[in-house]
Amino acid sequence: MDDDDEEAHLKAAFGDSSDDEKEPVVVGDSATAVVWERVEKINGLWLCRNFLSVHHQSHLLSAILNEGWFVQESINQAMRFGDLPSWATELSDLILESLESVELPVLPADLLWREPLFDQLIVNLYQPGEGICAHVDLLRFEDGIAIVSLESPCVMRFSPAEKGEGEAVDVLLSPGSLILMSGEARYHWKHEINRKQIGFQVWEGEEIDQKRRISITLRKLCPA
Ligand SMILES: O=C(O)CCC(=O)C(=O)O
Ligand SMILES: [Fe+2]
Repeated sequence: MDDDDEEAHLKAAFGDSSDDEKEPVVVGDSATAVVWERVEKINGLWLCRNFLSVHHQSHLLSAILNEGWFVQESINQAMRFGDLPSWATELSDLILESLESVELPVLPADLLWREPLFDQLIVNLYQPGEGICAHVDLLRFEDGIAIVSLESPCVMRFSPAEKGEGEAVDVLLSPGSLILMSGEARYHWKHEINRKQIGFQVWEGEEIDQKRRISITLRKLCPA
């Protein structure tokens, strides 16, 4: 865990007491606590900035690169259905464990009880300047989608799926973070990453220094 994470925990644990449900909440014991935050303005969108320790991030990164999916430069996406690689199953188990240990509605209970929680994996590799167009994930996937970020941070922009329904909301996806989308966030908001357009990857007034980014998306296919 890095210093920023440590600070976030301390703030969450010892900061002003408040009944406001948007306050970060510490989960588990202080050595391993992860902090879940509800993203304001978007129902069903939750962010855990410190989901993976630095050590776990590098372990995952090596496991992904060892798969050999990205040896050719032209390939920047890998998809797996059904039996997932062991590192992805472990990641899914870790997500479930975290959600079961937190008294927050990060995912609706009926999604938590499904078996398995996820059975589809996409790993996306983005070089600097590459991103993903605004979209709602295909309806052949169930509700409840997880995205873990590795390497370079990026800004993911959420905008209402129906035009004129409200303003866009930017979320910083830092390395080691996890977002979970369900309900409105999954069905009524589009998400996109635009790393080409100048001014899009700006966070707290500063342009993000773009490097390679790898993301892991976990979903569950709808029954046939
Ligand atoms: O790479 C990401 O962070 C997002 C990926 C995504 O939205 C998708 O594959 O549907
Ligand atoms: Fe998506």
